Amino acid sequence: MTDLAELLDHKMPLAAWVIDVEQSSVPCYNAAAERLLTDSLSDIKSGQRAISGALKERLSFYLDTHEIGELLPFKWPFVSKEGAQYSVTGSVVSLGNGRKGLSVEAHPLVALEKVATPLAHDIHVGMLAQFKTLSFVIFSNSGTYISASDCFCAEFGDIHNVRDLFAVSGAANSFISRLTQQESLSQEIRLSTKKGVRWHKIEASHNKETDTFYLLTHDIQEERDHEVALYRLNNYDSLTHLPNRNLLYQQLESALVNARKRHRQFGLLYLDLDGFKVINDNFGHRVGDELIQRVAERIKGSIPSGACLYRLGGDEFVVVLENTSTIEELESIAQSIMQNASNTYPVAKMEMMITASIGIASYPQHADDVDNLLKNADAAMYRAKSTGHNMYFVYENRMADNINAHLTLGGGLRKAIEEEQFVLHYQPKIRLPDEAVVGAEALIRWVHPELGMISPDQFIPLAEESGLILPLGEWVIRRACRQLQEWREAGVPPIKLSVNLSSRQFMQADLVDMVRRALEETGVDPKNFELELTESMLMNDAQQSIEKLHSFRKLGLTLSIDDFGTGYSSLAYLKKFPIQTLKIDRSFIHDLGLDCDNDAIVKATIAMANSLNLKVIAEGVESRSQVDVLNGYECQEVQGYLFSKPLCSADFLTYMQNSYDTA
Ligand SMILES: Nc1nc2c(ncn2[C@@H]2O[C@@H]3COP(=O)(O)O[C@H]4[C@@H](O)[C@H](n5cnc6c(=O)[nH]c(N)nc65)O[C@@H]4COP(=O)(O)O[C@H]3[C@H]2O)c(=O)[nH]1
Repeated sequence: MTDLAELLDHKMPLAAWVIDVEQSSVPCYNAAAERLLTDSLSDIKSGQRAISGALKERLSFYLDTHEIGELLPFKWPFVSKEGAQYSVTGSVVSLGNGRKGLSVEAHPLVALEKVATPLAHDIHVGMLAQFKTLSFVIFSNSGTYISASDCFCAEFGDIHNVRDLFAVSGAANSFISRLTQQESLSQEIRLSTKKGVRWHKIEASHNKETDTFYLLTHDIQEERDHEVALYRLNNYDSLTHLPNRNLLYQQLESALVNARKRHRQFGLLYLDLDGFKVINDNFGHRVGDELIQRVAERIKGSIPSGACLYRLGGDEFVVVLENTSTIEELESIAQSIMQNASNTYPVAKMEMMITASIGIASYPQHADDVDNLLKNADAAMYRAKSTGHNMYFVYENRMADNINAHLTLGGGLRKAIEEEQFVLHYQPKIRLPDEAVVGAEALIRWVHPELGMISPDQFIPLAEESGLILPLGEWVIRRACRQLQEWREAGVPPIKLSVNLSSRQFMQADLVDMVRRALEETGVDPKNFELELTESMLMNDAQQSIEKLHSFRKLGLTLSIDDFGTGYSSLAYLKKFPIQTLKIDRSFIHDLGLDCDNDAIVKATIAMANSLNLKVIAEGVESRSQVDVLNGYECQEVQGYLFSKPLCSADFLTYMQNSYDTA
């Protein structure tokens, strides 16, 4: 058997055979073809492979109309007995003595199949050259070109030395030296073709007698491109092009192995953007997507070069820091991310702002496996989010309990809204100096079937994040209006009832209409209804806020700024907003009268608010001495445990009735 025959036999990936149409025989075929031919293309007749009469008739037509060397103008599909798919090509060849035959090749459609069984037929170089789509080259032991198939020349051009084939010269040398030591070699490698550098599968064999090399090449660039595309699809986020959760797990697993082996630490930051859902809901997904891209770039620019940023989906990101050893380093990176991320983003012709909440966990202090590290960093992030956004927290054990509670509450919140598991409690507002009850604040509570009464601090942030605050907020407004109606029907003198709005609710497009409908349906006089907003809500988009506040004012209700002193605290700026009341945050009231800075702040705030014609109410009043100080500063109203905790509807009615009796 010649080396070429052996090469064709063992290494040629294609099934190839020649048909002598006139004789109805298949005089030449390789092992791969033999397996296919057994199925259907031909039968053994008198020890010879033969084609059927019908096939002979069809092929004769093509032989008559095509010249030697011409490829048939079509390919035909072929499925083997095992279900392997092939695309079959044919070209007209000379069988000598002026006779024409067909050279046929079956190209596997899925993957290159290794030929297993050896072939007993001799195949000659001249015959091999007939296979029009077979790319092969023969070269000497020094690498000098000897001969090649047409297909090879068409693909690679003039090659004088086999080394010219290889895209990387080092790869050529190592390939040749390996081939001289081994008899045959199979490798996937990049070759320089006329179309540029492309991935190929090469099969080579070394004839030790003649010291020549045979090389079959098969272009697998398309398969490689598909593999790469598939890899990117599975492992990268298409919006930000950042690696995704799959790669995160892979890196964390390998970081863990390295850290264990070298007794090192590594850390991760779990980031979640604050209020991103609000932006998505209000400005649409296109704006949301653009913002996510800008934020991802910003975060990437804020982390050290060895760190890696992943997008988990939505507005969640993770940074893995393998070369960071201390918690302090992790904290300083979290700080720099927060600082950079919170600068404005020019998105869709707007200046957008967004902040991030970050949780930090480190191996081995906080967990010694990937799942728990991620879970604990997430718990710390949740803590940052529920504490007040734009913060970072380092994981502590007790956070795990909180996150469990968070998940349980989250799952139940939707159901709770459907089943109306909520009640409003009412905390009286007291006028100074006569201490008459002039109003109340409605405060929501969740009466959980298993956990009992849950305070709003525990579920309002969750409702905000999930968007459930919209139906919940509407329920509060409607319930508060109905309550005012019930008190009126019970003969209680009119008081002003206020409800809290959340920032997401404030951005709700039809909020003004919803409030108007609730007031109309219950017949509540708008002047007895008040909305409590926070400064940060108004500052998010000042112009839009001003318009919305004016719409509320047109309805006739009053507007109050809650938690005053904890946000921007710019009275001059607040003048732009049509508000009537300022509520001083209870953190300023707590140590009032104890001769601290807060006294001066509260006094100045009340004086300035009075000069701007704004009513001032102090919340969190717990002692008589605080009332005395506030009275001295001419504060108009107070609210706090000194007078009453928030009460259920029935208790509030009794409280009111008692207050009239004692007046
Ligand atoms: N230490 C102390 N605390 C006092 C005193 N007087 C009143 N408080 C508490 O201070 C909170 C006042 O409400 P807030 O600042 O608007 O803060 C509220 C408000 O931001 C939010 N919230 C409550 N109900 C609603 C609601 O219906 N919608 C929205 N969006 N948020 C609500 O939850 C927060 C917490 O509400 P609560 O737990 O009911 O807590 C209430 C009240 O119980 C006092 O003398 N000392």
